[in-house]
Amino acid sequence: MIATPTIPLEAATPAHICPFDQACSYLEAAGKELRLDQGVLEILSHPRKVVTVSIPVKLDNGEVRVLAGHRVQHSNILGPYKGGIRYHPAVTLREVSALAMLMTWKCALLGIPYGGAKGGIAIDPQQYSVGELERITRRYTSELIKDIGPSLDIPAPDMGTSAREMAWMMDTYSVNVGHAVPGVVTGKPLSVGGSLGREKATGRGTMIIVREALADQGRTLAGVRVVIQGFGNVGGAAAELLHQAGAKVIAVSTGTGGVYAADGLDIPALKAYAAENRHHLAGFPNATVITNAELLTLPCDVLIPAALENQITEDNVHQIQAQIIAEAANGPVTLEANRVLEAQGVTVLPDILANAGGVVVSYLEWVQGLSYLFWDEERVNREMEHLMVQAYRQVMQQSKVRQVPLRLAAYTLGVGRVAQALSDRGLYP
Ligand SMILES: NC(=O)C1=CN([C@@H]2O[C@H](COP(=O)(O)OP(=O)(O)OC[C@H]3O[C@@H](n4cnc5c(N)ncnc54)[C@H](O)[C@@H]3O)[C@@H](O)[C@H]2O)C=CC1
Ligand SMILES: O=C(O)CCC(=O)C(=O)O
Repeated sequence: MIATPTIPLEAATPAHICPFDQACSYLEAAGKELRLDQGVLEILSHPRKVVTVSIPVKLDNGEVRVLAGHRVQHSNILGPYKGGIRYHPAVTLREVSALAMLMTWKCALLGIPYGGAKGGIAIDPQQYSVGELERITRRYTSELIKDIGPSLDIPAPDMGTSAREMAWMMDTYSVNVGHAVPGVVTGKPLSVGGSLGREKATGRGTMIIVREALADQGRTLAGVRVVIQGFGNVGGAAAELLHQAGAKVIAVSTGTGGVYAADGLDIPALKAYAAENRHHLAGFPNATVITNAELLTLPCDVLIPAALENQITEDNVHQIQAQIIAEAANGPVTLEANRVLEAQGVTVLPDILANAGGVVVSYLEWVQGLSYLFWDEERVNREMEHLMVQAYRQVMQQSKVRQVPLRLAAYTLGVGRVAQALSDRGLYP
């Protein structure tokens, strides 16, 4: 049993669905399967560094508010810490710690030379003006100035942040150190050294993994019924690319609910509608309004949760009708629900594989920046696809050889590589 982690359990997080406890349970299962030394597991179950900073911000109405900003650096055994920055009201230190740990295994699984980190601020970005968000982001970056850097810790977008916030972070960091440092963040706008293909990379990666899983079942994307929860950076791109590839995207949702059409939604038109209606999908022509709870239990071939953690739980898992679940979000299926799905033979494509396209193109962006040589989008997509398909095949092979479900197969690969590096570096006797 792994020792109780040092991150305090916030009252708001019920222990049985605490993302950090769940992440530690998966680590423990991988350690058991790999027969890892207890000391190694003990090291890997603790984040290397946890930073919480106060972010004072003057709102447009003159009120001063002090926000808490977290950055958790889980591991830098394989390279610089890497992972997104989340702005969402449900952000907690334990959530960020779990997401940081997932980043470590994800980067190791994909074979990219990074460790894992994640950051977050518990705010609803919709409730702040652009000016307020800029002040919050700049102050957060200044407070982290000694903890981030292009060879130390490289943030990227996650829920509630985008290329815009990355440009502010890059600028604040650069002004503080006295020269332009594009490599301090990825997911930047093209104008400051971003990469073609990064914006849709996570959704594209999910589409590739779904395509490969279907191919293994002798099927193609054509006509496959897909349901997607979340219509933001990841869910929106996945919907668009799957629609383009001939899949029938029958339902999608945002935080305020979703829409359903049995014959498939016109995704480009829905994207335009969502942009015009502040992400409310209700009222989209020729579609039925559904709740997020209803969306998850629709009959479909592929379900893609692309929003928050803990969406498929012991409460709704028995109603899930999808044959394949591709975790575009991080941690959308709870530990208990995962057990049920595995027992029922549902193919669960785990987050550290299914949503890795984003960090892969972040890596390609970082490499292009460091070499001062930028590629066309076709090359970026090709390199990403190569790494995604390679990781997919390794996971399938590991699953077959070890006779374990896909999640445990992915974890054994990711955790095993980090443990090996830990030993080779002599960090553990
Ligand atoms: N942006 C990236 O490159 C990557 C993101 N991810 C993961 O993908 C997930 C989504 O991230 P993004 O698309 O970047 O965020 P986003 O902020 O661009 O979009 C989030 C979407 O989820 C919806 N949403 C929020 N709360 C919801 C709820 N309670 N029920 C249903 N929908 C809800 C929002 O309305 C929005 O459509 C997160 O779990 C994130 O960690 C994973 C890898 C990379
Ligand atoms: O692109 C990145 O560096 C990180 C993306 C991320 O936060 C994630 O994969 O969960």
